[in-house]
Amino acid sequence: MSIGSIGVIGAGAWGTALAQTAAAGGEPVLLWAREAEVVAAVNDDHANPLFLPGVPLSPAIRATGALADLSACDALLVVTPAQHLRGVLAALPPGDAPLVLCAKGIEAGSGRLMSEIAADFRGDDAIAVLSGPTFAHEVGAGLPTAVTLACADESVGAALAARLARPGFRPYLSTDVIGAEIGGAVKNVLAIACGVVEGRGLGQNARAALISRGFAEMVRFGRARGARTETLAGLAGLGDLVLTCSSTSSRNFSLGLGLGQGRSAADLLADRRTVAEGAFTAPVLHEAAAAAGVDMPIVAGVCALLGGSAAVDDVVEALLARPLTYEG
Ligand SMILES: NC(=O)C1=CN([C@@H]2O[C@H](COP(=O)(O)OP(=O)(O)OC[C@H]3O[C@@H](n4cnc5c(N)ncnc54)[C@H](O)[C@@H]3O)[C@@H](O)[C@H]2O)C=CC1
Ligand SMILES: O=C(CO)COP(=O)(O)O
Repeated sequence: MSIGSIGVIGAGAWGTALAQTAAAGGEPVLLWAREAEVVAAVNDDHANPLFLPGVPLSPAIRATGALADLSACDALLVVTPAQHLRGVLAALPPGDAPLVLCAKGIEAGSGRLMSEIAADFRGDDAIAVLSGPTFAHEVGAGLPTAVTLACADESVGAALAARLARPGFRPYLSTDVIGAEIGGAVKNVLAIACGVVEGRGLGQNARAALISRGFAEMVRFGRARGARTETLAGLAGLGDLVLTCSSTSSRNFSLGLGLGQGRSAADLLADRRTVAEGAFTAPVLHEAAAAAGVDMPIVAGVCALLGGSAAVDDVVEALLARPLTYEG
């Protein structure tokens, strides 16, 4: 199987950076943007100042506002925020091009992972997940980046990896679709927690403890949903956790920073154009964990902070006062 033309659905920071990567060899890429001003800026100025400022885009990227235009593409990278995935897939004309799911989140209400939503529109062998430590502005600038590319069908996964790989963009293959997406969804919530630690001035020991114990929560939840530990310990889990738990370039970390400084979630989330997925994922992850009998105290703490039902110091005190136990 060989994949030529690529369509990208969603022209936020990440969709635009992925379009830029896919077009790096001069191959045409069609980018669907929801905003007419983004379509115009990409086509007229080869730029997306709204979502990925400062990155001159390849002229091989053409933008469209019509999802139907993507019908002829060999593969579609789906890069809308998680809560909009279902709506966008439902609006796509029917087809069998593989879907590469790039959003990091869990659907509110249904508790479904992205691949579980996509299963309503494609067979398992045409669903892939691309995830890992990937700040869009760094990928847009061509800085070295590695990702997990997971697909149950190894030949489809290999064809996608061959098409998307660049000297500075290195996909590692996996067949663990669920593991790749749980890593990305859970790390966003943990990045909020690490931002709180920073904002409240709790120190670097606390942040390292939170990354380790947060990773333990990710593994417990992932295994309950059928993920492999090795996937969660890889780029899509631990790799992305380390990235977003240590940088204000992360929107989720920055949201936590504000919470730690005493601002309310409502204030911090008001009028945002960009997405902090962890804020949507936290409550649904908390519910899903409870339903599966998985203990996720850090995730529960983030939920309480986002919902305004607890203060930072109370959440920290409660986490530290948990009964002493074995690490493993
Ligand atoms: N920005 C990054 O560095 C990375 C982002 N991601 C993930 O990619 C996904 C997209 O994030 P970004 O590109 O950063 O978004 P963004 O925050 O840059 O932009 C928001 C996006 O949401 C879209 N949007 C808003 N309302 C919508 C609706 N009703 N229907 C469809 N789309 C709508 C906008 O058109 C825009 O594309 C998220 O799940 C994020 O976690 C993954 C890796 C890196
Ligand atoms: O997922 C990301 C990097 O891998 C981007 O993180 P934020 O959404 O927190 O900015």
